[in-house]
Amino acid sequence: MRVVITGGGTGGHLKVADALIEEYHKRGMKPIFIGSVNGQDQEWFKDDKRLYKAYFLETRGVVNKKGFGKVASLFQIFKGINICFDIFDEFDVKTVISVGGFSAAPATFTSILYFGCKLYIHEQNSVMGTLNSITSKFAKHVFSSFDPKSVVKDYPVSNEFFDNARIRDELNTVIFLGGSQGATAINDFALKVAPTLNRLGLKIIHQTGKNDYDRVAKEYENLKINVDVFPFSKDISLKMSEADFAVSRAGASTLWELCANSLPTLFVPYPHAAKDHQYTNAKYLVDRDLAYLCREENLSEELLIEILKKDNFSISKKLVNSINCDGAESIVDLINEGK
Ligand SMILES: CC(=O)N[C@H]1[C@@H](OP(=O)(O)OP(=O)(O)OC[C@H]2O[C@@H](n3ccc(=O)[nH]c3=O)[C@H](O)[C@@H]2O)O[C@H](CO)[C@@H](O)[C@@H]1O
Repeated sequence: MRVVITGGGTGGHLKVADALIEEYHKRGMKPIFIGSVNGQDQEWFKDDKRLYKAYFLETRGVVNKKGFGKVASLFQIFKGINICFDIFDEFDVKTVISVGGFSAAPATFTSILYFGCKLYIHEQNSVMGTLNSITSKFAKHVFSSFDPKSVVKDYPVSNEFFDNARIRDELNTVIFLGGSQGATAINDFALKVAPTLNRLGLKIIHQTGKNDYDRVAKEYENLKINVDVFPFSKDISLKMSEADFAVSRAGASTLWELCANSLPTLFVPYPHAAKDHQYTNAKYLVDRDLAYLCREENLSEELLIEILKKDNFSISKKLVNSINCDGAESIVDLINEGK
């Protein structure tokens, strides 16, 4: 009997899948991963030894497509469901955990149609994604850190973010984070404020995303500012822990990792996220005095400097209690007990 973990597309979904795979690995269990050939799924899990098997199906997003594109994407989901039925038969799959995103569609629908199979969903964001809104009625549990009714509220954040956490009592380093794909608006803002931060003696760490790396690195060279600039890092928890303040997109995994790390943050939500969920993700923390929030069109150097002068020590201390480190463990406990 095998557990299937499905979903992906971008780092936010995949990081949750990774935390759950790691939890099963600790228990000596090897789940099956079902993702997509599109998006970042293969980069994350293609040769992962913690998995019994990994399948990458021809799935793509449906929601942002029109006309023929939509029909073609739906057709691929139907083909994927057929493949999943065979996988479920072969490995006696009774449990599916969906972390959402377009990659999750075939295995999630199969879990609903397949006799005796239980579906669990982890919804990362404060507003439910389209696939999860359709399938959540069939789920035994929907785990969400933003929903007070969720049976597990702690986001499944990797232990390294807790291990490298520290209370920030002085300001030496600012980190700019754009989420798994990077964010041009944050890159441009970092370049704009870099001369001032440099003059104030502050060190800069900057994750640009793959596509914008060359441009940003060259701009820093032109500015003659020595910055730790990189496209993507597997050791992002170490980079976070070096910093005393973050300016970041408000993707859910990054947001809870920053909380786990006790790092005070100014969130700049991605304005085109579905149903503006990055704004509401960050607002959840702002309403609890745990973070700052600014729309990208209102960002200014004055605002950042004003925020850097605030009592961020208190925020860092309060963040310690914003999340516990056993999110993945609690989810897997509950699933293993069949609850
Ligand atoms: C544009 C968009 O719609 N983005 C969505 C996507 O964001 P995105 O994929 O950017 O997701 P998140 O910011 O939630 O997570 C990014 C993950 O990549 C990791 N990382 C990032 C940079 C790096 O150098 N190294 C590294 O390991 C982070 O630690 C984090 O775990 O999924 C999230 C979770 O559903 C959503 O909340 C976001 O709104």
